[in-house]
Formats: sequence, C-alpha cells, structure tokens
Amino acid sequence: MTDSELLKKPLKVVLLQIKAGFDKTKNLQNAASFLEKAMNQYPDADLAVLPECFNSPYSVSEFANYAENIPNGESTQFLSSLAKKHEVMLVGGTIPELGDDSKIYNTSVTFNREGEIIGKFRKIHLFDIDIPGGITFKESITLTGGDELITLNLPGFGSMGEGICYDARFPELAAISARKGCFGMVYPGAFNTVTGPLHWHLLAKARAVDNQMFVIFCSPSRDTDFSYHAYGHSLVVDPNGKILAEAQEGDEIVYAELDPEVLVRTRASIPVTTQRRFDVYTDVAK
Ligand SMILES: NC(=O)CCC(=O)C(=O)O
Repeated sequence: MTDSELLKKPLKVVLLQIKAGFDKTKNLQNAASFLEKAMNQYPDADLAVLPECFNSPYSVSEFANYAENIPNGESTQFLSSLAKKHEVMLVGGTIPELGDDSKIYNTSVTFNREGEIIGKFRKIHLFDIDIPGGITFKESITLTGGDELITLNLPGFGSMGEGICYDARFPELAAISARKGCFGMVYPGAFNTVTGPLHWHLLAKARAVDNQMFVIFCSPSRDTDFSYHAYGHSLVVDPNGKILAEAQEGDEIVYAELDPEVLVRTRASIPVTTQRRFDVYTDVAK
C-alpha cells in the first residue's frame, strides 16, 4: 500500500470532552446531547470520539457497579443508536465491560454510520502506578487487561489503530498499527493532573512522530468534585507532531480535519518509514 492510499480522503473528527458522574443515565444523556451539539456545529463530521469511562466514574471501586455486557448492554445499544441517528462513525470512549468470563475489562466499542459494531478493544496495559506525593492508582484491583490488538476499518477512509489511555505509553501498539497500514491511532484516555502535565502532549506527539501518523487523544473534562481529576486537553496531532486542535480542561468539543496530503508530505520529506532496519532489530520482539 502506498502512503497516498493510507487515508483516502480528509477525515473530519470531533472529540467530545465531557464529564461522567455517578448517574449512568445522565452520563449517557450527556454524551447524546454533546454529540447532538457537535453534529449541529460540524454537520460534515465523519468520526466522533468519546473519552475513557464516559458512562461511569473513573474509580477502581466503581467499575463493577457499572459493568455491562457488550454488545447487549444499555451503553452499547445507546451508542449504536446515536451513531445511526447522526450517521457518524463513533469511537464510543470506554465503558466497564462484564465479560463472559465474569471478569471486568475497560473496553472501547466503535460503530459505523449504520450503528453496527466495527471494533471492540479491551485496554491492554492496566494503569497501575504509584507516584509518592503524586498519585496512586491500581486498575488491576478490579480490572483485567485485554490481550488483542485491533484495527478499525473506517469505510471510505482507511484504517486506524486503537489504544486506551495508559496504552499510549507503550509505543508498540502504534508501531504495529502503522506497520499494518493504519493512518492514525485513537486513544480514549483519562490522564490526571499529575501525569498529564508531564507526559500527555509528549506521548501524543511521540506516537505521531515515531510512526508518521495522526494521533487522537480524547479525555474527560476535569471535575474537581471527584477524587480523580482528569487532565482534559483532548487533542489531535498530525504526522509531523503538530497539534491541530486542543481543548482546555472543561467540557468542550474539539474539531480537526485529518488531511492525507500532510501524511504523504511528511513521509516523503523525512522517509523513516522506508528506512527502518528490520534486519538489525531481530531480537526486539522479546
Ligand atoms: N486512565 C489511565 O490509563 C491513566 C493513564 C495515565 O494517567 C498515565 O499517566 O499514563
């Protein structure tokens, strides 16, 4: 596949930076009303993206209370109806998923314009960190990590890879997706006010520049009434590492257009994608 075939035409994206509280019904309604607003503002949008845990509080002790079956649960059905209603492709942020094995996963479901599921991705790397004087969080207390990479085939455009939040720290996901011919990566995420200022922009730009692809990070907005303070700053980065659009901390709609020409130009002028020395990297997969 040539670079000009990776992204077949400009992709218009809207990121919905919204909050989630304890009331699931309200969270779903909030997502619906923000999508409505975004589609009124940008009627040509092709792809909408929600943040990590948009239907539940981002809290280890709450995941089980909100966990649902996919695809039969309320949130998946609701998202499907929204995608269909607005005829927009939708990366449905993430929701706590109750798996058939009774384990709980942090899972993202993506829909086509007809509301059909075109991808389901379970967060692979769980957010288990302990920064003394900063933040301690241990998703693995209640969540299980997924073990499958996916490629989202966006009809008429091309393919994107996906990761969820902490997954962005592991460059392998984006690198593998790029090798498979993806033009970009999408990461519903919820960094916080400790690690966000340190690494959010850096990671988005790094994944973009490493692989000369577009990168989308979609965060919840910040709510200081909750114990976990999301960083916000949802953004879209181009293959050159340039931020195309970025939110602040509050509720916000971010709009950007992913231009295939930028991808082609970047790869032609700095041709790292054709200069890789796989013959030298032989033991790297370990
Ligand atoms: N929800 C998450 O995975 C948070 C990741 C994060 O904040 C980080 O620093 O990494």
